[in-house]
Amino acid sequence: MAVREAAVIVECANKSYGQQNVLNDLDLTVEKGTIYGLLGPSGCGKTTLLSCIVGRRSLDSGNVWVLGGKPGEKGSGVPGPRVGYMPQDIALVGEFTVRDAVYYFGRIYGMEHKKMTERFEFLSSLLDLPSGNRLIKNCSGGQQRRVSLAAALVHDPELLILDEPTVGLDPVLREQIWKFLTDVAQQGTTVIITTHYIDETKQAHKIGLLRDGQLLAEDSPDEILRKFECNTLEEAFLKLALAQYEIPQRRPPPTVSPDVIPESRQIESVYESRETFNAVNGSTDVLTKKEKSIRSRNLSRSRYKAVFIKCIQQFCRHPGGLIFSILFPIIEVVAFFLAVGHDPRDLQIAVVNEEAVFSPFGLDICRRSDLQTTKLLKDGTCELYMLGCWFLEEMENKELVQTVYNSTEEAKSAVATGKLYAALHFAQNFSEALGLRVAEGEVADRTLAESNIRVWLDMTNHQISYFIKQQLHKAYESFTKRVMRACDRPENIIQIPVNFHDPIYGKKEPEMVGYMAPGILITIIFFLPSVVTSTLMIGDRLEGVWERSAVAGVRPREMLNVHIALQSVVIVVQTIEMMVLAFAGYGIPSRGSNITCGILLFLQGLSGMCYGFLLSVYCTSHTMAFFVATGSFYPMILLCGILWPLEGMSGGLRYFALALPFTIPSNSLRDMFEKGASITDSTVYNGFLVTFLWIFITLGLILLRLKYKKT
Ligand SMILES: Nc1ncnc2c1ncn2[C@@H]1O[C@H](COP(=O)(O)OP(=O)(O)OP(=O)(O)O)[C@@H](O)[C@H]1O
Repeated sequence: MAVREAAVIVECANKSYGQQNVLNDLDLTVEKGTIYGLLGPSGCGKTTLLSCIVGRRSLDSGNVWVLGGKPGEKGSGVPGPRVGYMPQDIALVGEFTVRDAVYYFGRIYGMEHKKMTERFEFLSSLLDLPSGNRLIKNCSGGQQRRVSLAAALVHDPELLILDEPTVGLDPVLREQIWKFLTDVAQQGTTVIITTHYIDETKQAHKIGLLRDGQLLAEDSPDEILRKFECNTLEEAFLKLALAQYEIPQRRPPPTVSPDVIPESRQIESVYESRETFNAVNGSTDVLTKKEKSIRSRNLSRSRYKAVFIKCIQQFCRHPGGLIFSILFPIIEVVAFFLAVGHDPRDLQIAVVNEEAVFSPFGLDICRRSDLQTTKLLKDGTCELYMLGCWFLEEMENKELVQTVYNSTEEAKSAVATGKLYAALHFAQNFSEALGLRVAEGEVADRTLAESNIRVWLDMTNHQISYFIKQQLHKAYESFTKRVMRACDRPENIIQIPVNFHDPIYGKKEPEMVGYMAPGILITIIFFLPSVVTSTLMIGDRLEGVWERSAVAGVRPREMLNVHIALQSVVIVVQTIEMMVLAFAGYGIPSRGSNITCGILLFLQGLSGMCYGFLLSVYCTSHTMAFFVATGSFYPMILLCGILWPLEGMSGGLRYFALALPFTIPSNSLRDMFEKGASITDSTVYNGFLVTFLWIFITLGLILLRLKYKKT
């Protein structure tokens, strides 16, 4: 018997998922230039076997040889252009048009545009494809399946692996596809096809009946029918299934020759050997080392081009993604500057002014223009009257608005019921007692008590109550200065003896917004790319696009590089948008170099993108990525120091907070904004170092994962 070449040999293959044994000492041989129909019930391991053949999964034990090499080995061409793979899922980008989907794979295989167009026209008419401009997501299930098949056929590969290509197609089209497969097999292409329509495999040269991870039979359809004395393959399959455990298991020793079918499994071939189609499709065996290297470089360039065009198409045809990437930074920065960090305004305070109530004009006395609150006497003393009115004036200048109450009980009850934030009380003798207290120093307890302004606060609202306290202190300061001036005394005499000079950095009256802005800008630029990246990548993976591209030969590194390049452009746009808004729109100071600030923001965006990539390779679903993202972003924001200073955290936690991606960089950016610090200052270069460290660590973890886990 003649020794014939084999396209695929699987030997003693074992594969389990946890406790589940999916392939069980499986042997399979596919001759070059034949159609092999792989049959079996759902879940019997067909897809698993195919993914081991195309090099996307590895066996636990056993051997696979494909087109003379081991899948995944350097130079084997598998995964790569020698194989055309149609997975069970559609595995095409929804934003592709029908033409884009086919061209994407054509580009990956390095096909010229003219050749791709010819093939597309041919496959369009063969498979009755929808219009080339229709988006995949708008095609019906059957149409998507046909486009998916066209994408596997575009480069006329040596080996076609088709996982249920005819599901959901009408009988005429199924017949047409089988006729096409028979034709290409005649020209030398090897086809492995799985199907649930057992009957259609009559047209295959050989069929393998797979059940419980074992091949129950592997022969030509006619031979199977003859051996089992059945009229239909379905009948034969049933007989075999029933007899499965009664047939003694065949176990030949492992072969070491990948190109030759073991003698025991040779069958007569009815076809001539395969003709090569062109340089892309042919084997690389005849090429010199230099030619191989040039070819490999050209192919890599085509793959970059294909992935680049795919990402652009995906991005441009995804309005949500565009809005998220370009408009969200603007919306978030504007929302922050409009809403956060500004002083509260028009805070209502309950005021009980007994001094005014018992005056001849009642509460109206404070509004009288002829009210004389101070009177400088000849002996140099100063008479004080209705000073509460002055205090209230100063208080209103500080955004605290008085609401008049008649008694302290009523005022306190208004605070207790949440109507107002604070209650304030002036005693009937307030001015007189204050005068005595200032003039004599030592006064009776009663006088001392009457000279006090009594305040009751609702301290549950931390920001508001501290703001009111601060404003009352300021009102007191300006009130006493005014009184002292009116009494011809030095205005600072009754101030607290602490003098605040002009600050070394920052404004005398800084707003919280200036402190928070650097941290907020960094969190936004970190957060957006990480969400976009993880969503796109997980989407690609779940839809099978990543997997399918990998079988076509695209390396994870190539996907990563293209994504980094494209996201970098988006991050540059986001950085510019945010800086223009912060500096020009909202007057955030920029005392340091704008370029250094921009570079730090850009690098933070890159770090966020790498973080998103990390989520996408370690999380198996959008939901899991969402949980991890939310679970990690909150601590990062809470601990980065923009909400509460690190000095308020315990020692261990503080060190942990410092190691987070935007704690130190936020300080660096603030120092550049407010103090004009430069890259030579440790506060700034530390921010850059932390950012680089995060980028390298996340990239390392990504590459590690991609290296050791293919799917
Ligand atoms: N990644 C995985 N992790 C765990 N179990 C898996 C995994 N992939 C497949 N399996 C299990 O392995 C078995 C074989 O799956 P496989 O997809 O290979 O079957 P199949 O023959 O292709 O089925 P179908 O005809 O329904 O597509 C199934 O029971 C499936 O649940």
